[in-house]
Amino acid sequence: MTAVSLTGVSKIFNPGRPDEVAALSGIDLTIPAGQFVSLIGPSGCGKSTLLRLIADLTPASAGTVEVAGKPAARARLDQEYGIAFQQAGLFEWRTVQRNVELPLELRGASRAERRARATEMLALVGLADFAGHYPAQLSGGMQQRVAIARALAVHPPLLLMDEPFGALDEMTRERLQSELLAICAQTGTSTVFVTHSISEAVFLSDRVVVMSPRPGRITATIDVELGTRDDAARQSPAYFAAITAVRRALRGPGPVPDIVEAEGAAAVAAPSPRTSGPASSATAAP
Ligand SMILES: Nc1ncnc2c1ncn2[C@@H]1O[C@H](COP(=O)(O)OP(=O)(O)OP(=O)(O)O)[C@@H](O)[C@H]1O
Repeated sequence: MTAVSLTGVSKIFNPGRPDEVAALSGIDLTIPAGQFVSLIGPSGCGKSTLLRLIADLTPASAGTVEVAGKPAARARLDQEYGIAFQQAGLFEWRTVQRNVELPLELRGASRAERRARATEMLALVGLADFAGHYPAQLSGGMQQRVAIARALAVHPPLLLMDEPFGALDEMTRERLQSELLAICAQTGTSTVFVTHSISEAVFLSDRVVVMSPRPGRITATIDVELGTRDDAARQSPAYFAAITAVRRALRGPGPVPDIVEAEGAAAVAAPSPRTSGPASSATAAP
């Protein structure tokens, strides 16, 4: 089963106008069900645009976008995915519980079903005791967990996340990364995750997709094999080798993009560019 399939996808904003922007070009990407894939690339390379195309929030200029084997527009109507952005985007006047219930309301679920599902999701993200709180009473990390619970409330097979932990401190971010992996493993959810952080991409992903500066193209895909993704994995040679592989793929032949470098990664002996190490196998696009 394929979670996401993009074929020959391009995106041009404002075509034919003086402010025309070629954001994406020739994107081919297939994500099998259950995979965790990160998109990484320099600022403005089209990562968010790619996510929005998958979510059918903006149309492709060329090519096809399928989610769960359906055209993206059909998949959106069928709520085949949940989405979480950098800002949690919670409704301040709704309790945590009622924020999580929202997508179920939109789906016309009964009150009892909404309540049961929201309770289940809040337990999953460790916020069962905060169901009656309002967003302003929660920390940033807790708000982001509510957003994840809301995104998962309809049990979507796919989760789309755009820098969801970007505004959080490092400790909270690492904790939520581990929680997210546990949730995805428990629910079998496929994930497409946009990030600027090489270390975050490597820790979370089965596959890191590296993009070129605008118009964004896929220049390399790096398979990451870390085994159990726990604290020890963050110290493993495999982790650092994968970080090095991603960083080298990002640098490519051009100037170094503004990407968050992983702490300590620079100290690791680097394998030759875009080669397979014990932790990763990198495939450079033609
Ligand atoms: N609605 C829009 N109208 C016109 N241009 C747009 C629109 N949305 C995005 N763009 C342009 O498309 C390009 C890609 O933007 P996008 O936000 O996808 O990049 P990104 O890789 O997510 O950037 P960042 O890492 O800085 O968040 C940029 O040049 C941006 O200015």
